[in-house]
Amino acid sequence: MSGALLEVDGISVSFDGFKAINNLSFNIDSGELRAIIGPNGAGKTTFMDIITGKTRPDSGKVIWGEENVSLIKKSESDIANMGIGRKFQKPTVFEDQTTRDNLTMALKNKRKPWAVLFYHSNADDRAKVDDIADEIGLSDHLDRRAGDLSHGQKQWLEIGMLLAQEPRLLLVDEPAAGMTVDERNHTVTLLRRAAETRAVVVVEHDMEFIRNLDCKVTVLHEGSVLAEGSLDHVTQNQDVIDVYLGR
Ligand SMILES: Nc1ncnc2c1ncn2[C@@H]1O[C@H](COP(=O)(O)OP(=O)(O)OP(=O)(O)O)[C@@H](O)[C@H]1O
Repeated sequence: MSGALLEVDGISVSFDGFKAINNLSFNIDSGELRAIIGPNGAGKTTFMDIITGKTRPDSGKVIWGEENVSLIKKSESDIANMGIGRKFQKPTVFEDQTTRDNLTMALKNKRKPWAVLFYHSNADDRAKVDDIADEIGLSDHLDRRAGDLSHGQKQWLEIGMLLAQEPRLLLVDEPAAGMTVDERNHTVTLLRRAAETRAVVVVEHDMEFIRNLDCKVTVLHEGSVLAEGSLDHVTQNQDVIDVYLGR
């Protein structure tokens, strides 16, 4: 038995003979906020693809939850249903729907097509949508068309749509990209708040953003963990310095 929410143990995956992930091990606890950094091609995206079932590793284990369920043979939708949500870099909200409708449609248990088709929101769901809107800072934008929101607001809305699914682990890919400084600061607050009740893993290149997240950092390089610890700890590590300077 392990105390971790997610345990990745010795995974490897090759593409045409190139080892994108090389004997990688990684644990995350319930309610932990973690940043993953690493140079281009370090394997960050592939790592998330493996956790979410998009890519199958050639070897190694991915173990989930208190029941220690293996995720290796699970489909992407099974893994999502088991409580792992993923936010891709580009926001994919329903532009013609309002913020409220986007959040309402995303609520847990509304996923089956017929449930959405015959769905009439009840007071309970409306309260949930209000809570999420408050959490992501869009309470004043609930009746706006999602397509009219700023880039940052769309990103928050999509995070809100993932929160509506009540994940136990949220994977977030480069949230700061394309955001203004104010939007980035709000995103930091939002992710830190989200991590109070679930685990959140953030892949990001922006070091100022990572510093503000103020959490444990895992540095990936050539598909393995190069260093782990506070941002100050890893940025003082000589191996990390060499990799970032391209030595
Ligand atoms: N489907 C694939 N086929 C072939 N090679 C791939 C595939 N997916 C990833 N790779 C290679 O695996 C390596 C790791 O890629 P990955 O996208 O995981 O890195 P990353 O750390 O996310 O990089 P970035 O910061 O640039 O997004 C890269 O060299 C990439 O070219």
